[in-house]
Amino acid sequence: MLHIKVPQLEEIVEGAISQAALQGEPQLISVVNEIDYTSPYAFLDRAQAVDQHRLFWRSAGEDFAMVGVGAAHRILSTDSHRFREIESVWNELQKKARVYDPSHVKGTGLVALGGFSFDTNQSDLTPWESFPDSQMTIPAYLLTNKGTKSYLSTNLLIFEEDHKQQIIHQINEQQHQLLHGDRQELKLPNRTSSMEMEAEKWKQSIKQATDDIKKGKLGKVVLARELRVKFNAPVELAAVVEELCETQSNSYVFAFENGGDHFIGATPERLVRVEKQELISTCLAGTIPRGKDEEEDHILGQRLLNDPKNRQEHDFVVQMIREAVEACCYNVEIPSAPVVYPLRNLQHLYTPVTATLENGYTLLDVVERLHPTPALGGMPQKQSVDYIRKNEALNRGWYAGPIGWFDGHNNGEFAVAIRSALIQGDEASLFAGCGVVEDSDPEAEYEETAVKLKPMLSVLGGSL
Ligand SMILES: C=C(O[C@H]1C=CC=C(C(=O)O)[C@@H]1O)C(=O)O
Ligand SMILES: [Mg+2]
Repeated sequence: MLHIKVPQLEEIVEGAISQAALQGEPQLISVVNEIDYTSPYAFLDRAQAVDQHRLFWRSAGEDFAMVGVGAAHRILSTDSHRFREIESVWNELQKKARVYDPSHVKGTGLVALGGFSFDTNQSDLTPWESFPDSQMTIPAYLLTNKGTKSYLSTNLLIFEEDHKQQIIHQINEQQHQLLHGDRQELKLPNRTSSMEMEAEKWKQSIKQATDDIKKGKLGKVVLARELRVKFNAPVELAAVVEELCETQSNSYVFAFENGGDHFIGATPERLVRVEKQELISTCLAGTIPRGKDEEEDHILGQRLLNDPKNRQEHDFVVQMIREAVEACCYNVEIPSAPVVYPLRNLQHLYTPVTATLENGYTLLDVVERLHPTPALGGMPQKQSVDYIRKNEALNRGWYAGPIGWFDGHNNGEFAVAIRSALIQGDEASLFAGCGVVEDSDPEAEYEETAVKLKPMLSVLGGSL
């Protein structure tokens, strides 16, 4: 049951229409209600009948999920200072918005969800035409689940010429569809074919990168490859998202629907989380598969911890994140050595970073400073991004870019969009990259990327 009091909503809408007339500009309103526990997958599925712009986020290591539907407002930027531009539009919107949020739970009310491309400088957009350079959406409807509690935020832009009754009617209809609409049984897709994009050429590019690193051109570079697959029918978003959440518990699960395309994934790599002024970032780089049992798992984990090549990959990340965080935080704490972080198909080297953000800095300031870390770009940052632009065969689009959310109470979190796929109807492109350092072996890096493709492949028709 939705505990919304219709007269209250009527009053809010009526007030906003008068304000819009008085101030000569539309008014953004946000109303939050606690509702009965609602499955995020059911909500995501039912949302298809309401709007073709759906957003999904499930945190790693925390019982927290959000599902956004439609757009009360979209903040876009193609500027080279895109993070700052988005922040300033967000601040303006917030100042003027009227928020009715008795819950004050993080991720409720006015919340922006979305992402940024890896590189603003990509000239060819294919196949990312539906995903702008930077896009943060304030959804029209937002389900926020924290533990066993659910909240529904309704956000809308009210114009002077709007009719109160029409708006109330539309909200009631759409909320009913989202919370109680009919559903069909969800089906995972059946894959009919898969094609590796230029595997041999990719291995040669890894060899070339190790030569360039030995010549001192750069210290590390992350190079990615693509796998294209086809299905016998269009992919059902909610089915894939539910399966990813169930199979990848240590990862952030995300989905962004734009213009009929879906960018979806399960990434273990947090970029940065801020709650109030407390910051957490993550250094995650260096990879080995899982063992077939606990004993082999442990042996492989120890091998990873003691492997100089993987430690070097990892240390570049720690060094860069340390410098970036120290420049805008105090109380910076970073353990001196990594530990093993297990996922379903592989294990990573992991070093957590905690700190307190100096006053005056925001989550997006930190995202701007960190992106891309050497786990996605390389070292030095600029040279490695140039190197990727010149030498990688694919367009990264949102792959390896920052994706996440922020709310009006200085809470928010960004992860990096790896272990991901761009789904376009009955086709998809899957992406996986690896950190190349001096001692990288092309065959081993190829195998590593094959394991990194597994989480997405297994929900998109099963392992190869
Ligand atoms: C770039 C990816 O992984 C990065 C994150 C963790 C470990 C990595 C590695 O060991 O190479 C990569 O730097 C990817 O999965 O596409
Ligand atoms: Mg690696």
